[in-house]
Amino acid sequence: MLSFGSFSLWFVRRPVDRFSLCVRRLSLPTKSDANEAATEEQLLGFPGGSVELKLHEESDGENSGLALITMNNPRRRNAFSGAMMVEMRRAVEKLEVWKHGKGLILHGSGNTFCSGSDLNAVRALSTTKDATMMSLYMQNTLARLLRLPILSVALVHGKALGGGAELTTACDFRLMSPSGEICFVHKHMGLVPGWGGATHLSRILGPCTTLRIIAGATRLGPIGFGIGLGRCNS
Ligand SMILES: CCCC(=O)SCCNC(=O)CCNC(=O)[C@H](O)C(C)(C)COP(=O)(O)OP(=O)(O)OC[C@H]1O[C@@H](n2cnc3c(N)ncnc32)[C@H](O)[C@@H]1OP(=O)(O)O
Repeated sequence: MLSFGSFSLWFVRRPVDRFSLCVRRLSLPTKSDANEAATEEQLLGFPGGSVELKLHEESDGENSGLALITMNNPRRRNAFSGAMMVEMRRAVEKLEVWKHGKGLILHGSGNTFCSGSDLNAVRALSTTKDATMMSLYMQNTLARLLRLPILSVALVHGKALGGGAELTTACDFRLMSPSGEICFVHKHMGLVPGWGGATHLSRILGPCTTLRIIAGATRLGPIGFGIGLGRCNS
């Protein structure tokens, strides 16, 4: 595991649009809230693993203001179960209102960042309606992760595949260990990125490089990282 100390310098508070967050939280329940609740109920039918959020409060010393999200499903290489999707949303919601937040590190337990969506859940949610609801739910979560008023880093230790690759694009920075690899493997399954990763990647690398990487399911290891997606730390 890479040390957190060297990251702490990066975390300077970003201007916060807390007003819009408050407006959203004060508004009355809408039809889309009801849809979200139904989606979560359905996703919770696919248990396994966990997403753990640890907050270092201001009095915690040198890591204060730093949050750590651990994707934890090592038996399945940190594949995202439905329950983990809901837990990730809860973690993002907590970070949206965390007053002392400065920075966030997203990482996976064991030797994998994240192997994407749990393929058992993907198979079970394969009707157009179910797949759309799962994709929209995760698009919303990843967009909100990216918009957090704190700086975020994806620590890519091991593979980040499919939805895992998409998750790395929802952070402000990507830092890769020598074993790291990011690959949008979706095309092998006849899919396009469903969690918003193509949009986020295009923002980072531009549309042409993004198309090349996604259409080619290109493996991006530390050596090929010079394209501007992130940095490698040995
Ligand atoms: C919009 C979202 C789109 C998506 O994310 S679709 C998912 C895309 N991801 C993939 O296709 C990754 C599939 N997995 C792999 O390629 C490999 O398992 C991987 C991550 C390179 C690891 O390889 P190894 O270290 O050799 O481990 P392994 O293959 O023996 O796997 C260990 C156990 O983990 C399981 N696993 C890995 N990735 C999974 C996944 N995404 N969903 C569900 N189960 C998954 C795998 O089946 C195996 O289970 P078991 O031990 O045989 O019971």
